[in-house]
Amino acid sequence: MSRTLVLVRHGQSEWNLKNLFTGWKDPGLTDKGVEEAKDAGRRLKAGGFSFDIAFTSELSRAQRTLTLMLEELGQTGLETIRDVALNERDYGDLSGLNKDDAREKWGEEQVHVWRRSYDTPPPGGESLKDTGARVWPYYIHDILPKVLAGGTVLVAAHGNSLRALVMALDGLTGEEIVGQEIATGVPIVYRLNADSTVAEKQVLEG
Ligand SMILES: O=C(O)[C@@H](CO)OP(=O)(O)O
Repeated sequence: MSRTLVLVRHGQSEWNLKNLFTGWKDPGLTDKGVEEAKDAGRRLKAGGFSFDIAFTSELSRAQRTLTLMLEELGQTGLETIRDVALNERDYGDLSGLNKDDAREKWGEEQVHVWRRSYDTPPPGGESLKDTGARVWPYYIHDILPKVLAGGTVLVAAHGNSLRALVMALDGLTGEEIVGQEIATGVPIVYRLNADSTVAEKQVLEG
């Protein structure tokens, strides 16, 4: 019984590099992002991982990251399910703006609250709570059953959709999640108990 869930945030995107709020916009990976994705795949391969199914978002940076990981793993034909539920948090009116320009306009603290707080949405966008309200049910109904059936499941998604998932899996509070960052291309491995609680968590850092 593997009951293993592996979460990977996409590699660096063009807009990560340009320091722009991205959300549901769809930039591709940078060369560095491609390398991060391949590296994540190599690390998983070195760890002996072989996946039964993969899940990703409707955004190309996560899909490409998944493809590159699967190439490294020798699993290019793996069954993959794409769903909008795993998309990045919608950044609303901030999408496409430069993060430093936003700090100048609205102040450091306000921008930090929009970026990292649990329940304050950016103007016209989703809070982490809103994001969790679509990520968590999707996890429960679509991803978790594959894990509990004994599978090894790979999820390639985004900084904030994964923060929402990690918050629930790790049992973090709205205050604790503020300090939680998800690094690009670093696999987070959860082994689950039969009752779906977390038995073990391991971060595969380089
Ligand atoms: O711009 C975004 O969509 C996200 C992830 O890159 O940024 P932040 O770090 O502000 O959550």
